Amino acid sequence: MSIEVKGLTHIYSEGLPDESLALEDISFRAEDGQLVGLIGHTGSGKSTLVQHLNGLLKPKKGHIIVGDVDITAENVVMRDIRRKIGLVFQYPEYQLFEETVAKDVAFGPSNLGLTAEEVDERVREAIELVGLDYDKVKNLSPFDLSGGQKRRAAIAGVIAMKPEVLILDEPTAGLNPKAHADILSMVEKIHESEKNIIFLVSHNMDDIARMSDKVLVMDHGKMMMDGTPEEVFSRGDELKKMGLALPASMEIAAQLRENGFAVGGTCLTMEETADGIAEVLKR
Ligand SMILES: Nc1ncnc2c1ncn2[C@@H]1O[C@H](COP(=O)(O)OP(=O)(O)OP(=O)(O)O)[C@@H](O)[C@H]1O
Repeated sequence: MSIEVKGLTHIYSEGLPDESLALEDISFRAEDGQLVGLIGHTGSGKSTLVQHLNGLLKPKKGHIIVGDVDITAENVVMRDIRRKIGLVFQYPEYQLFEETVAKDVAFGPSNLGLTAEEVDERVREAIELVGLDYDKVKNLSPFDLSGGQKRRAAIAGVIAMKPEVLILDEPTAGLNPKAHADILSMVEKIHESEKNIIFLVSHNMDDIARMSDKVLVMDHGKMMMDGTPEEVFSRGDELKKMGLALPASMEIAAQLRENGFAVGGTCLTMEETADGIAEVLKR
């Protein structure tokens, strides 16, 4: 399955004094199995875009084609779309509300017309996929979990729907470095196991450079860049003008070049970065 966005435009509070053009003529395509990194300064339109992708917002203009269905068409059944496209909001743990973790994760799949056994199976699988111990957490209140665990439980509720497209809007926001790294390895595990399209919205350029097959860059509601991490991050001056940082590995590469080292590529691997630093220290 692929997603194609064509000429998407969104206006908040249209006709009111605080009217704002949040998306302007956005077009891009994401292919089956791609992990798509979405970056942009605060207020650039990332959250508005991902809310269109699962039909929560309706565009003023433009189309979103998911597989062979135009989800912006009048007659489309939004419930079917939301089954295919899972959106994990920022700070999803605030939406946990059932008395046990298992009941919370079961909430979505229970509405899919599955048998009770199928729902239980999905709940177990999803809880394990996000790295929680099913037997330990299933009967706990979500409020007895740690911050990182709560977030995993909330993500499990979306994974349990088995979406073909999974959108994660800043899944590591507010987490400590260990929980941040754990959530990202969980995302990689989900991608490997489910082979779905994943949209990862993040302010962390190192994570985006390392994990994405494709990177989309937004600025003031427009799509400014669409390419591989190497293509996007080689346009460092333009990114800096948009207020975006470069991945640390690239900054190190630039400094190595300035110091006369022949460092190839734009996104260095950890090994290349370490070799370069070792070379500088030897001088
Ligand atoms: N519900 C809303 N009503 C009116 N304007 C809104 C609403 N939500 C967002 N906006 C405006 O739309 C623009 C895009 O906001 P959006 O939240 O999509 O950006 P973002 O890139 O996700 O930002 P952040 O990185 O801070 O989450 C901003 O100018 C914002 O103020």
